[in-house]
Amino acid sequence: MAVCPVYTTQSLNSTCSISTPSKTHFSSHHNHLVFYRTSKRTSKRGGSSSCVITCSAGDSQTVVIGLAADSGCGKSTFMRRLTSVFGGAAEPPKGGNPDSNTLISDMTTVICLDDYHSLDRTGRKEKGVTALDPRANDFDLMYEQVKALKSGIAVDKPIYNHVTGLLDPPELIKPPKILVIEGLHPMFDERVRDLLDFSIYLDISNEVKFAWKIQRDMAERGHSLESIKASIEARKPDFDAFIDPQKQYADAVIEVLPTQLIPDDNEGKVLRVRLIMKEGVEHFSPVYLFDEGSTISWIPCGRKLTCSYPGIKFSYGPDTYFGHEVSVLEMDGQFDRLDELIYVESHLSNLSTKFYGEVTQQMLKHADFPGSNNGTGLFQTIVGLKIRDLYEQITAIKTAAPLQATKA
Ligand SMILES: Nc1ncnc2c1ncn2[C@@H]1O[C@H](COP(=O)(O)OP(=O)(O)OP(=O)(O)O)[C@@H](O)[C@H]1O
Ligand SMILES: O=C(CO)[C@H](O)[C@H](O)COP(=O)(O)O
Repeated sequence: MAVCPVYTTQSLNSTCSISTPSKTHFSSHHNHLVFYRTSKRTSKRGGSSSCVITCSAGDSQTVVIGLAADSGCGKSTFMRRLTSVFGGAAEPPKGGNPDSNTLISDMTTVICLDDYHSLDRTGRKEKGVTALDPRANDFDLMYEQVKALKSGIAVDKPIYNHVTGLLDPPELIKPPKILVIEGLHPMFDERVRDLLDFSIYLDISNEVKFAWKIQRDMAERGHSLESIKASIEARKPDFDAFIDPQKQYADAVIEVLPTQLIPDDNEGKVLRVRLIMKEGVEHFSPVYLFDEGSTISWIPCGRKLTCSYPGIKFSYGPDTYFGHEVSVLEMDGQFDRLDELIYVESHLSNLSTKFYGEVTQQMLKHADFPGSNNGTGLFQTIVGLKIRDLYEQITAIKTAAPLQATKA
């Protein structure tokens, strides 16, 4: 067994123990732990001893949320809706690396898992692997750092610089109330998966992904149609092998498909969106339409909801998904007038809103975000409210536990 470097842990507001060898080791550094990789690139910084550490920081209450999706599938948009539910805007760490991928608000810290790429752009090219390939990512470090943050311990997280394609010096991440880990692989590694209090997968069908990519990469980034097609094709085998299978583990999946309201639609503008919610998840009770557990089909268009062609259709009912019992809420079509969304909201139950009309208010507040007129925006907002509710339930339990212990 490697000899573990014994650094003082007195300055830490936590209890740490060191055990068997692994790929990382640590030192206490002011009031946070520094995890060093033992790869050639960084071993000079801290020797090559390797240890597993177990720490607890007493009363920490970091709730960890995982959001998985392929690149360009709406993760950033979802994150903006989620942080807005908690109030306050999310911003990159002040005074830090301008190319940081991290977003911090009062309640939430969103870290991008691209920061755990172990191979930079040149390294991937040399080895002939994509960023989706697990061999291009450091899951040991991801696990150690998410675990530390969940235990209330700050970490020095690496930064993958999307501008240069290089790995930049690390940035300090302090444990937030809610930590969101978003990216390609939040549910890939079993150890990381087990740290998640709630997980979401954005499942964008190939047709829709293509339409969104064209819109962004052609219009905003000047890429050619051919290069966009080639990039999607090149990623597909690894996407199918390593990213897509994660949806079986998700507590909620937002599936985005072409509409069924327009026969043979190939424009990809009108969307059919399904919110697949796992039953039996702690602190999460699925939303329902009219009557929980029934199978419902509802066309709300008429006197109370303005709809132009091709209209709007909602469906709701129980189903199974990868062998799990789920409830599925579906919306096909798009809203003409967002202020009329209140009519739909009033027919949905278990929304975890704090007041009547909160979903509509959130949607109106971000009417300019992509997907605000369809099920993507609606369901992202609903999932955001459910995460707030989950966070409140978890923290209420943790706060109550020491009180009960004192009483006993
Ligand atoms: N709900 C939506 N409806 C329509 N278009 C959308 C929607 N969500 C995202 N898009 C389109 O996809 C693009 C990418 O969205 P976003 O930046 O949120 O994705 P991302 O997963 O964070 O991407 P990346 O990982 O590449 O940074 C947006 O510019 C927009 O054109
Ligand atoms: O899938 C991705 C992130 O979601 C990127 O392709 C990956 O991070 C590599 O980034 P870059 O293209 O900037 O080198």
